Amino acid sequence: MTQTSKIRTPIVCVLGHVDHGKTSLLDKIRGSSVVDTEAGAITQHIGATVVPIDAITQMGGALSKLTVSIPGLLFIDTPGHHAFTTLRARGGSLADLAVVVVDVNEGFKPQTIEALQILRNYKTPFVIAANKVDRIHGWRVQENAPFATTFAKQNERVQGIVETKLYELVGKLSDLGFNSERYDRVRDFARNIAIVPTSAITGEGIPDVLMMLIGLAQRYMTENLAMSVEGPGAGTVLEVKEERGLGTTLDVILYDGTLSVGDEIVVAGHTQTITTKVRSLLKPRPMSEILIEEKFERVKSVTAASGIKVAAPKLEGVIAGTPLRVIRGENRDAVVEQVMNEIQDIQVTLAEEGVVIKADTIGALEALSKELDSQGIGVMKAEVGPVTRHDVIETGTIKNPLYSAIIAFNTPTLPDAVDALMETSASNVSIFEGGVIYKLLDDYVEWREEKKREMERQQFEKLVMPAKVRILPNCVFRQSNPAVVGVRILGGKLQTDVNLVLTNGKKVGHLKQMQLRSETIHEADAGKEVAISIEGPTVGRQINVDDEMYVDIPERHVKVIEREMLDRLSTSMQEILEEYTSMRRREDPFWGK
Ligand SMILES: Nc1nc2c(ncn2[C@@H]2O[C@H](COP(=O)(O)OP(=O)(O)OP(=O)(O)O)[C@@H](O)[C@H]2O)c(=O)[nH]1
Repeated sequence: MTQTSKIRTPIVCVLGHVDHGKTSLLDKIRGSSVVDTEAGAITQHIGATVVPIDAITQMGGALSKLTVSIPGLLFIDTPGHHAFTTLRARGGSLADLAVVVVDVNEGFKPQTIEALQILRNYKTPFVIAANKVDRIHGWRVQENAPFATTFAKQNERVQGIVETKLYELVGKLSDLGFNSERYDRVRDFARNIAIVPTSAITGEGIPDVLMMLIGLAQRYMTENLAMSVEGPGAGTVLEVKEERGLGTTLDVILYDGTLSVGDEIVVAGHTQTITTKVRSLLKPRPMSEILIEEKFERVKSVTAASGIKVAAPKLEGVIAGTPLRVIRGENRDAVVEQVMNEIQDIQVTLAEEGVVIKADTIGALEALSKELDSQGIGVMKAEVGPVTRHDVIETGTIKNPLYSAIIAFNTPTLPDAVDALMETSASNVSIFEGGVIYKLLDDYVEWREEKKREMERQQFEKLVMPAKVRILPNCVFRQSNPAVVGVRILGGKLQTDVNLVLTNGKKVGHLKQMQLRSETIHEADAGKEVAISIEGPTVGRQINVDDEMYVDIPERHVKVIEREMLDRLSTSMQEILEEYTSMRRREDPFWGK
């Protein structure tokens, strides 16, 4: 094998929109290289699969003439953003490279865009697999062939469709600020994202995806891949799992050094570090030994990069996404401190006003907060762990009702937190739960918009609306206490329980009741003729037949209406408001401004 011991296997994550083919692509990658044992069969790790370099170069994809110095590729078995962000290491993601799968027939979807944003944030190099090319009508399958081979065998029409679809992807990527090209046309991989047409079902294009990943790793990140095989092991906890007969175990991706049975290790809980001793290291049994009852094979020692299960005492309470470090010799204090720093160093900018966010891992919390930030939504509190009663009570104290929400990513709400929602102080709190960031954000934004509309509606209902009336002749039903007269509504919307003024601004009195054909009503539109009772004036003295009156709108109501609600007023109401404010502003030009 063309391997130098100084360079470790790059770690790769597969991301993309639901159903675009992430799992199938991983399955194909795992399946396609098992065949030839001489080439070095793939090995199944815990939570990961290693595809050795010789297996890849033999597939004949693009760049196969490249002199390769990396040992292979380690694929994280769980696809998706969540695994990617959980694998937090050294301030970034543990994944060195990523494949973004996009269904070429469907194009970009919200989770594709989210994946790209996350990769941009983490500065992770990636290739795009434009998947499901075999679904193009008329496609002729060449099982497991490199793209160039299979493309040459397609007819012109199919080739044309492939080109058009790729062109659409290039356009969309450009809108998002990425330069991209079909992989065989890329000259500078540092500037252009390579798009590889693939089929996760027929295996076409897969050799090229693998070669592109190797090319990227070799050219742009060999420095990051340098490691010391003999050094103390460093890894990230992918999952915390109960295993029968073993107790709590950790599935760990080891990215540096060596981890051995008997090693003293430091791992992390919510707030504190845990020091313990490795009791056993476990790998999956090879497929050929499937009949042996034990699920795992015990090993004495592993080197990076690999996926391994660690059994040790005191692992309850360890959280996924946190580091694992081996203590060796004098480095004890430094290592404990580093682990402590990593768990405390949560990269979330907190705002004075904002929502509360919770997630199951630090990486997920950071990814969620970055997405919120990019939409201008503040975060007041960010914590790893389930939604607790305390979270609910605290959210209940948030003054701005638009932020009285808890966004919980991949983490449950505890029963007493649900009970707390019933308490009066927390009755306005909403909890959004889910495992897809963009869906959570959509739900929250939709809720916030509805709440905003509701608040506006309530505010609107409290405002005094403009109206103008004229007292009709022969319709004075009562002179005073209260005066009852017939009026015609000349414009706007007349409501009860408002004050009236004459068109010269003089006060008239309080409109108490309104009737239309002997029926009591509370509002009436322009054009209607109604009887109204007014407390205060006497007909013949303060008011007379044919007098015109406005509803007296308080100055602060005018401010709100003019600034925020003008578009919700009918044309007739707007005209009357204009007349009314001009009357007021004749005396005071700044009235209501
Ligand atoms: N014809 C064709 N079908 C594909 C291809 N890739 C995936 N599929 C099919 O598309 C469906 C979804 O594929 P998955 O691999 O489960 O997609 P995923 O992205 O892992 O989906 P989630 O895990 O649900 O997010 C399955 O029915 C696959 O068989 C492809 O290249 N060609």
